[in-house]
This record gives sequence, C-alpha cells and structure tokens, in this order.
Amino acid sequence: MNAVPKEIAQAVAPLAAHGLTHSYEGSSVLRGVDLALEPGSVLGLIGRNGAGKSTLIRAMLGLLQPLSGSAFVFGEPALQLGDDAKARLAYVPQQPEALAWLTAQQMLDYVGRFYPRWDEGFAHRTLERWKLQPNKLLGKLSPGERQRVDLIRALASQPELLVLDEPAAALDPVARRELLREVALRAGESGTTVLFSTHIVSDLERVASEIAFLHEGRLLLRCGVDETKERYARLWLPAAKSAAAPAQTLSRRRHDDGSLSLVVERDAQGRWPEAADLPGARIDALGLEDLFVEIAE
Ligand SMILES: Nc1ncnc2c1ncn2[C@@H]1O[C@H](COP(=O)(O)OP(=O)(O)OP(=O)(O)O)[C@@H](O)[C@H]1O
Repeated sequence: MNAVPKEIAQAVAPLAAHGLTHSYEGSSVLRGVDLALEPGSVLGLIGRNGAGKSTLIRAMLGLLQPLSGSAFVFGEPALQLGDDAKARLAYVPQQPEALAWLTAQQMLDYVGRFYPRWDEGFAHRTLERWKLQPNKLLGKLSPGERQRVDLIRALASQPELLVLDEPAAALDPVARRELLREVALRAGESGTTVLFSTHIVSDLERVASEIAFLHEGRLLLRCGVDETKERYARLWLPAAKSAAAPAQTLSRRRHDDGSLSLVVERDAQGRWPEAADLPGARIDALGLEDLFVEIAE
C-alpha cells in the first residue's frame, strides 16, 4: 500500500498526532508520538499505569499544550478547535468532574442544547436502563455512576468522533459490556470513529478494530487486532544461539539457563528474523494479553 502523504492524512483523519512530546516537572511522558485514526475505526490505546495514555489523549484533543509536535481534529489544529468541530466530537475523561452542582437530568438538558444532533430519547432511556437517578446531584454520585452519566452525555450527542479515557475503569462488568456493545454499534452503523484507552485486553478483543500500545511515552506497536497474532510472536533461542539474537526486538528476556525470549515481528515480506531458523530455536504464538505482558514487563 502506498503511504498517504502526511498533509492528506491530516486533512482526512478525524484525529491525528505528529511528533507529540510532553513532560511534567522535567520527566518525559510523551516521546514523539505519531498516531492517526482512520474514519470509522475503533482504536484501543493500551499501556500500563502511567504510560502516558491520558496525556496523549488530552494533547490530541487540544486540552493540553504539548512541548512539541502537533495534533489535529477533523484536520483542524487541536489547540484552536472551532465550535463546529467541537460539536462533532465527544470526550469522556477518566474522572469527570464538571458541573457537579447540577443533577444528571439538568446537565443533560443543558449540554444537549449545544449539540445539533442531540438524542434526547437515548439520554432518557439510557439513564433509566443504567439505573441512574436523574434528580440526584452529579457531585453526589459514585465515580462509576458519574462516569456513566458522562458516557450518556457523550453518546447522546451522536458524535462523529468519540474519545473515551478508560471508560471501563469505574464500570461494573454488566455496564462495561453494555457500553462496549453501544460503542461497537455506533462504529458499525453510524461510522463513528472511536479512540478509547484501557487496561483490559479482553475489551480490545471485543470491540477494537486496531490497537496501539503506548509504553513509557512511545508507541511500540500499532496494528489490526486480528493481525497481531500473525505479525508478532515469541522467539526462544537456546543459550548456545543467543548471540545470534536480532538487535531490534520489542522485548528481550534472558532466562537463568542463558536462553533468550524475544518478542519479534515479521518483516515486510512476512518473514521472521533469521535467528528463528537456527537449530533449537522456536517460534511461539502469542495471544494479545501475553504480547502486552511480554512487552510491558
Ligand atoms: N498534571 C501532572 N503533573 C505532574 N505529573 C503528571 C501530571 N499528569 C500526569 N502526570 C504523570 O505523567 C505520567 C503519565 O500520566 P498519564 O495519566 O498520562 O498516564 P496513563 O497512561 O493515563 O496512566 P493510568 O493508566 O494510570 O491512567 C504519570 O507518571 C503521571 O504521574
């Protein structure tokens, strides 16, 4: 496939980042992240605690000014988003806090006015289905309830781009399933583009079309969910062959007996590194969860 020129990708991608770097108090959190979402894709952003997922999301949406690099929403610079672009986008932070002095119903009625495609019926039905009390102050809801109200707010606006920062963190398993079903439905039926961060690998398998793995501020891996098992594997080399290990690997672990385990990737021609053909070498398939654990450890 020919690479799309960066300028064109910027213009069409609902969300794109180029060379984002950021640090807090002198410590680097993003180290040059490039990421662009295809329209209609569901991208699961995964990474350990503190990997920089929330920082990346906030920088991509223009809610934080990065040290360097740029971000674009619907092709507009994220730091100067116009009202039209804002109305096409919905973002649910990890811990929603805004408008705590309103009741859930008041908040939904209030914000609904700013969205041309607001689905009041959905908001009403989902409040009931998710057993949320419409007349309780947001500030008095539990974190999970508060996050569910915010998810209703985001979904009722029928956004073209939906960004969820760890939506599963405060939800019980039933609510989580329902949310994932709703997200998959929106992506499938309305072509909504979705970016969500998570720690839960099974959520990625259930709903994401693509995954991006952020580790210590760098995107280590980006590929289709179904493709990962084909593209990455664990290469085990006996001690006697460990010197032949490829230099470029996603992770490298030496065992007590001197043997090596490496996470390796097929090259552009679909071949594993040459060391995989050495006598005694072994290639083992990796499930998504194993892959992340191997890389993140
Ligand atoms: N406002 C801030 N001031 C100082 N340090 C911060 C600030 N926000 C985040 N950090 C630090 O930056 C790093 C990345 O944080 P971030 O919240 O982006 O990670 P994350 O991948 O979303 O983590 P988690 O999965 O735990 O939510 C962490 O070490 C965090 O402590």
